[in-house]
Amino acid sequence: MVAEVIYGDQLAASLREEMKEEVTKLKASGISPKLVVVLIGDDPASKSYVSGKQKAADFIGIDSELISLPSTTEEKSLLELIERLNNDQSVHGILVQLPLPKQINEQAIIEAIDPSKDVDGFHPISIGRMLTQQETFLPCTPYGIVTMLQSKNIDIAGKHAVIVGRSNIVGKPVGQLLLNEHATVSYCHSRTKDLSAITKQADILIVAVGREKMIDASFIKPGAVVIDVGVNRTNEGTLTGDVDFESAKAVSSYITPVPKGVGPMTITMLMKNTIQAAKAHNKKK
Ligand SMILES: Nc1nc(=O)c2c([nH]1)NC[C@@H]1CN(c3ccc(C(=O)N[C@@H](CCC(=O)O)C(=O)O)cc3)C=[N+]21
Repeated sequence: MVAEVIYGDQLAASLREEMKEEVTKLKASGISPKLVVVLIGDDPASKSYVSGKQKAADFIGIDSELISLPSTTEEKSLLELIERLNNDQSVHGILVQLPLPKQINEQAIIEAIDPSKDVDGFHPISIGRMLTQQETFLPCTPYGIVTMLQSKNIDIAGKHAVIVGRSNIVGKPVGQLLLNEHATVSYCHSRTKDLSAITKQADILIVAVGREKMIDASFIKPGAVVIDVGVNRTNEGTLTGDVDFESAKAVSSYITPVPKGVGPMTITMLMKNTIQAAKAHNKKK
């Protein structure tokens, strides 16, 4: 079997077209969605993701403001900035680019963001709402992954989804979202014994570890769906995933590439959440 490639960039482009139309209508009714992105320091990878977000926002017609602060910024001043943005009625979404420099407690920052503006879906209230299936902002990467599966009409209910990786921003929540879609979910991580014995049981295999080519055909059941969330920068400066694409493609039924896979969908779902935030904000008034 040779897999069909799920191109996240193509799906992202069509969703962005739809969102552009929606934002045009919202603006005509007096709602102008606005996202503020806070970037601390000058890590080149973070800068590149942030510019991707700005580009998507510009295309859709979402106002996006970038606040860049030096890497020496203290936690207190960042908390003050968040407080100001929480109170600014023109701002619908707030995203603080992670990771943060070591003098700043990441969890304290995430918890300072008003849950009604938490378009990353990282606040404990957002996570709790997701867990209990209440309306909330879904974390962008997991949301993008589920949207990619649905775009290909891939059944999730009753399927065995195996997640490799247990980060708070990808591994854990993507398992939860798939559980909400009635998958049977297993989590694997660095302490897992006999990893390939478990990944080989996966109907849907999600890999979010951050280790280049750690998964090849020998970890995959023939016909499985393989979603690669890895974002690894090679020595040559190119971007590569956690999955050995050519090897895995030869045995799977669907596979996502890196780049042009999950990454562009993450950004797209951030835009979707920002529009959702703007609509909810206006209902409240
Ligand atoms: N608060 C916060 N929210 C995030 O959502 C967040 C974050 N911090 N910190 C970093 C990670 C990483 N991330 C990516 C988004 C898009 C691509 C993406 O679009 N990648 C392109 C290629 C881009 C390139 O070549 O640099 C692709 O895969 O085709 C990748 C990675 C969001 N993150």
